[in-house]
Order: sequence, then structure tokens, then C-alpha cells
Amino acid sequence: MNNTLSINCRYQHASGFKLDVVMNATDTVTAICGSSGSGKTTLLSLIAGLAIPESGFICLGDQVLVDTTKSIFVTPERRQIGVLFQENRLFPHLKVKANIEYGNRRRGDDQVCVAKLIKTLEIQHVLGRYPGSLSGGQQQRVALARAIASGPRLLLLDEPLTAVEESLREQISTYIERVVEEFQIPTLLVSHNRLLVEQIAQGVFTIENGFLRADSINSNCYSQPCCC
Ligand SMILES: Nc1ncnc2c1ncn2[C@@H]1O[C@H](COP(=O)(O)OP(=O)(O)OP(=O)(O)O)[C@@H](O)[C@H]1O
Repeated sequence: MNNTLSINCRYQHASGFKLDVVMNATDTVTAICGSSGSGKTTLLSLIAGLAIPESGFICLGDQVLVDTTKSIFVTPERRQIGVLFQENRLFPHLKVKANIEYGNRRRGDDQVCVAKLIKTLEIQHVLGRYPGSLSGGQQQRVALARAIASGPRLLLLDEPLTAVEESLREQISTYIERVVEEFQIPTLLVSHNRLLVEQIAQGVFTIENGFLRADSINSNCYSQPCCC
């Protein structure tokens, strides 16, 4: 399946901040680097459908998610995009199993095997517990499971290590690497953590003051100096 992410769009936030992005991501994992306030989260919000561009298009493979010239806007729940935010956003009133099942509620051929997902992330022993009783690292692993359980065509990781305590970051990086590789999910990663970027990304794009021009063919190799 063609999962190239093609973006050519402009957006203006109520604060006056402007985003101008032209990019083509074909690598399995592409990292977006940039200083604080450069627009990384805003870009992920546009891709997820949580913000609407003023003009332009966003395509995932053959599917047009947004095209302002044709008034096309696919709503977030129909985009088949999984998102993992800095803070895990798990449902506190649902046990771990129900949180994951929520992610897995869509029926279809592209459903992932939840048992395999649970095994890969080693969360079998916490399925009957509430998120509030778990460690930060366990919560982030469950949130990752929920994001992947729906069988997304694209996974967006927004600073997935920021809320995790320092001593657990390497461990969580390894779990992220494992699932992305095992389930072969095209991923866009925003992270200041150089280790995670080097561990999982094949390409690195740089955004500066809301401006990004990048193509996987010309992207930095992760072995070269990275801006993160
Ligand atoms: N809630 C908000 N209130 C005011 N301005 C905002 C808000 N959210 C975003 N912005 C504006 O949008 C710009 C981009 O924000 P964004 O969160 O996308 O940056 P970022 O690169 O993800 O930053 P960080 O690395 O600090 O998370 C900010 O510089 C700011 O001007």
C-alpha cells in the first residue's frame, strides 16, 4: 500500500503564528525536528484533522485528507491516523483492556492483532488495572497500544518521552522501536530526544518558524548531525 504523506499547505493560528509546509515523507519513520514554538505540534494537528489549513492539501497515499480547492476535509475519526501525545490521555475510568479495546473498536481487514500488540509491549499483567494505578512508563506503553490497536495507516508520535521519567526513556524508546518495526506502521515522530530519533527514524526534516520544505529523497540521514 502507498503510504506516502504529501503535504502542501498553509495555516494561521489565532495567535498570528503562520505555518507553511511542503513535504513528502516516504520513509517508514520520519522525524520532525525544530526549536520550541517552531510549529511541530501544529503540523501534527493538521495531519490528524484537529486543525484546518487555510489553503492547500494533505494526502496519505491515494487518499486526499484535505484539499481546500475542492472543499475536502476528512474528519479525524475517518483518517485512520493513530496519535500518541506527550501525556498519555488514557480514559481514567476504563481498565487497561477496555482502553485498548476502545482503540480496536473499528472492524475491518486492517485490524491489528491485539494479542500480539499486548505481548510486544509486555502489558499482559496490567490489563485488569486502571491507568491511575500504573507507572508513567506503563501508561505510555498502554497509550501506544491503544493508538496502534485501530490499525492506523499513519502513527503520529508527539514528544512521546517528555512525560516519562528520565530513567525510563531508553526503555520506552525500545518499545516504540519494537512496535513500529513489528507492525510496519508509517510514523511521523516529533521528539527532542536524540536517542529516539537516531534509534527509529530513517529521515529527519527540520521546521523553522513554521516553515518546512522537505522531501524524503533529500532528507538528512540520521547518522548525520541532527538538530534535535
Ligand atoms: N495555545 C496557544 N496559545 C497561543 N499561541 C499558540 C498556542 N498554541 C500554539 N501557539 C502558537 O503556535 C506556535 C507553534 O506552536 P507549536 O505548539 O506547534 O510549536 P512546537 O514546535 O510543537 O513547540 P514545542 O516544541 O515547545 O512543543 C507557537 O510559537 C505559538 O505562537
